Amino acid sequence: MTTVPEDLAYQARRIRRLGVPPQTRDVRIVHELDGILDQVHPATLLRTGSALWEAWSRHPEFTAPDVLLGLDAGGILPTVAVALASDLPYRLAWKLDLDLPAKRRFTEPHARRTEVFTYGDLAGTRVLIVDDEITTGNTLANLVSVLRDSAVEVTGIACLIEDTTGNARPLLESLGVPLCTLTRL
Ligand SMILES: O=P(O)(O)OC[C@H]1O[C@H](OP(=O)(O)OP(=O)(O)O)[C@H](O)[C@@H]1O
Repeated sequence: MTTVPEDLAYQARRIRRLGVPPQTRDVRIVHELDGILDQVHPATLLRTGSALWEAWSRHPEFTAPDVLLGLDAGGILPTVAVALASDLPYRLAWKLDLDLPAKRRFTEPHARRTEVFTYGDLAGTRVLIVDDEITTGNTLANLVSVLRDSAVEVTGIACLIEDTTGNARPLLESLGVPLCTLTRL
């Protein structure tokens, strides 16, 4: 049977093989990229949640969270899967500024990721952030900042895929936030 990280790595390699530059304006291809990750089987997703929770539990800087916080949209399913594995409650953080002109979305793919907000009051709780993929780390660094301003303790970030070309790890280390990922590209 394919192990969970191999399965994820396979999906990631398929995306890479498509070789779509970030500045592409071909909406059809971008939709194809989104579709590949949507095709992950539910059973794989559940095993992935278990693997990610196990990885975080074994992390040298592990702290038990009170609640999981998943980032929309790609982080929602992994968050539910980790919640099932850990028996922890979860909340979701939503990205704002999704209405940039189409041209900017393709030429500046990260431009809309500067603002996030969360539903519910998490003040005084220990939170583990869960997301599907991390590249530059800017999205989650902003989220960490918003949470800290609201007196939330961020215990760490658990993420399925880390694109190491984006240098997210040093950024998050500089903020003192442990990063736990299953697969690196
Ligand atoms: O590390 P960064 O460079 O900040 O990028 C990481 C973010 O990019 C993806 O979200 P995206 O908005 O592309 O897609 P999604 O809405 O489908 O999750 C991913 O889910 C992360 O939240």
